[in-house]
Amino acid sequence: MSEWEVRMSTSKGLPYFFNTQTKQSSWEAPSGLTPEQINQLPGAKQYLSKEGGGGANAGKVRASHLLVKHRDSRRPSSWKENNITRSKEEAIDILRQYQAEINGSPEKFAELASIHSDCSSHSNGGDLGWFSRGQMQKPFEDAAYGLEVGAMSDIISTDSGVHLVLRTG
Ligand SMILES: O=C(N[C@H](Cc1nc2ccccc2[nH]1)C(=O)O)c1cc2ccccc2s1
Repeated sequence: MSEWEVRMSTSKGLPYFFNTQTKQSSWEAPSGLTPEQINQLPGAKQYLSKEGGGGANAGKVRASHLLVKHRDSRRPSSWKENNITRSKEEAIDILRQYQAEINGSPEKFAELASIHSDCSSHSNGGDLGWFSRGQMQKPFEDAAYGLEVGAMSDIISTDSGVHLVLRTG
């Protein structure tokens, strides 16, 4: 038990378990450890607790998103398209296709967000960084805070358009 610790995968933005003796790593907590034991592991407070532990990101979450804007969006233009005229229904249909292609893969999510997202965060695979409650539009905040790390939302709608959200921290 003492040889295990929790680390953060920078490529996936997800915590993982590392055995300092065997050098083995695993996304899943080592079997045989109780939740209490897991929470005592080095790195657990910082990386495992639901909202960023007691560190600088306490109470914050990290998320990426794929945004498809439509003609009723607050700002119906983006890096991709100067004047966005698709309807909200068309935007939802488009996002459903991306959702199916992503099929739960964080890597695929980042790839499609970088190509298709109507948000300037596309250049960083859709990553919005860490944020606290009160910073993002409420439907987006509620979706992000309602997800476990590594989980994706269904399609949500804000004044900016329709989104898929991936919680990464
Ligand atoms: O509001 C932004 N971009 C808007 C679109 C948009 N609207 C959003 C609403 C909620 C969460 C993210 C959102 N992105 C735009 O480009 O018209 C942000 C871009 C970025 C980029 C990096 C980090 C945070 C942000 S927030």
